[in-house]
Amino acid sequence: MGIQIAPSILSADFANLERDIVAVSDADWLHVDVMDGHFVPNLTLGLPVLERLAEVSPLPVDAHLMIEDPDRWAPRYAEAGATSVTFHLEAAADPVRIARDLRALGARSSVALKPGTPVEHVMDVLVEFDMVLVMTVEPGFGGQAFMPETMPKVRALRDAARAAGHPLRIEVDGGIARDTVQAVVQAGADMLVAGSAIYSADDRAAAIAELRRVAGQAAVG
Ligand SMILES: O=C(CO)[C@H](O)[C@H](O)COP(=O)(O)O
Repeated sequence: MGIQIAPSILSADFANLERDIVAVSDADWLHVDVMDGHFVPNLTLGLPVLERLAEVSPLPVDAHLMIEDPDRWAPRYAEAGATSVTFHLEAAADPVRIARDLRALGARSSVALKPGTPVEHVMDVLVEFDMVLVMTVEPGFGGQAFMPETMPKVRALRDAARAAGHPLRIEVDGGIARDTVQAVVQAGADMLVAGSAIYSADDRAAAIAELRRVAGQAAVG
């Protein structure tokens, strides 16, 4: 499994979302941050917007749900067109049930952990998930500083997935840029979400290519 890049549209121009989605079509996934103003202190978009974004996006959509009650809402995002649905463990009543519901709908199941949430909570049920997102900032806002203290969680997940022979994707999100890619890739991450590092660049395709280049070097180095 190669390293994949997922631009986060949190840093895009919300008045020009289609334009800014097409501008990152060299990437692998489109990362869509859904925030409800309760689970996190910020509010972005919901089901009707995600449905249209999935229709116009040339890339598959990973919906990152920073919302309460994912037991109820996560399957709805799969039905709305998200190829992958990432919900937060901290908000879920029955994470395994959610994962099974998502897979039954043909979506990829993915669970996210805030920086302070121990990875042990998902170790026994790792095979239920196609991906684990290790948040490398507190969820809620783009442009925050990367938290290197989250890297042991990435390493532990990669070791556990290898030991189980499970082709788990490990995603990192928050402060991912040219200067942090090496640390996350060497720890075992293979899905890199980047918002400001891509959208603050004049040439988004070049920014994506540069992240790929640095990630590729870190993977072999
Ligand atoms: O989930 C998120 C915030 O909760 C964003 O995806 C993340 O912060 C990306 O922004 P940046 O790359 O600018 O740090």
